[in-house]
Amino acid sequence: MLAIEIEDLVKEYRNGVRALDRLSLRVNAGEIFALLGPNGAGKSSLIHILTTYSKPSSGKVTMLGKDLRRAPGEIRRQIACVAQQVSIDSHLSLMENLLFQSRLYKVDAKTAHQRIRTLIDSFGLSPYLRYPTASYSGGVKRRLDLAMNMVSLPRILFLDEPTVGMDVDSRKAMWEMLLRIRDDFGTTIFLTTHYLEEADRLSDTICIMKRGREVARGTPASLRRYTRQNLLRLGFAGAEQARRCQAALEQSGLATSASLRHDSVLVDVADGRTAISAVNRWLLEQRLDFTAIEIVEPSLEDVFLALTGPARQESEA
Ligand SMILES: Nc1ncnc2c1ncn2[C@@H]1O[C@H](COP(=O)(O)OP(=O)(O)OP(=O)(O)O)[C@@H](O)[C@H]1O
Repeated sequence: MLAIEIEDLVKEYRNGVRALDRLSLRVNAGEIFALLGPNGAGKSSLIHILTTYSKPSSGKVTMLGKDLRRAPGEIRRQIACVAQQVSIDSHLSLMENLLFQSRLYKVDAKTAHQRIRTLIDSFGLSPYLRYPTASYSGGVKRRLDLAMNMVSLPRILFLDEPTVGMDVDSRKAMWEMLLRIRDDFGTTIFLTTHYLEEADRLSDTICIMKRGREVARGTPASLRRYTRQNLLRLGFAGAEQARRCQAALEQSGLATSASLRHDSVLVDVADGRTAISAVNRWLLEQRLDFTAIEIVEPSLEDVFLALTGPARQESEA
């Protein structure tokens, strides 16, 4: 089942900037969907439309089976949006903040108390119950803010840069919370991020955007396969064997270049998949005693740069 379906979406601002350029996307129910893109790609413009904060210039958005233009109110009641700015009232306690939120969303008192208990337990917030919210660290405030957004049990949760500026521990705690929200509550999570590691660790689907358009979409693993794999690593028992291999490889014409890394040689080839068997054969012929031969998998960062970086922009121009 689809949680969000976007067809030919255009957002053109009054100044003539086309932030979304006939974008089409599908987000499955119950998945974590991460939107990646360089500054100005159109991520915030898209989130603003999906959270009913702004209207598209044209195109169609269906959320939870409803047309966004026709039923914005109904959709709004079933979604929540965690902004970068936390919405905690520091004059109220942790419990009061959660109860206040439940009244705002008209959750009946009995259900609210049960739900709040579950959220406090799930998100490890009970140690903080006894302390004033004003004393909380930035990370704990963000966790409480996220719990507050879950009080209404939204079917889709939007997060704009959920861990920006957080330290490593708080970021990991936030990731665990998001995974738990997906797994325990079945909520669809739609987030934007600049952190590739975050998208890699968390998402079921990643969409890379540039200039208002999708440039690639898929699972983190499938995106890694997107760039051609053209680097081989040859492992040796010691640095001396590796050095001998590097020198011989450079003479062989098999590789564009070969560089030494301790007891390994990194070999630049035209296409890793076809070169691996040729290099393997050559190593055996040369009687070079290697311990490993593998295609080096590109990181998500390599893929992101390959798809959105300056070299790509020049070639597009
Ligand atoms: N209210 C606005 N009026 C005019 N232009 C806008 C407005 N909001 C955004 N833009 C422009 O639309 C384009 C997309 O901006 P948007 O903020 O959606 O991108 P983004 O991917 O969220 O970028 P960032 O990562 O920097 O937040 C940019 O060129 C931006 O300058």
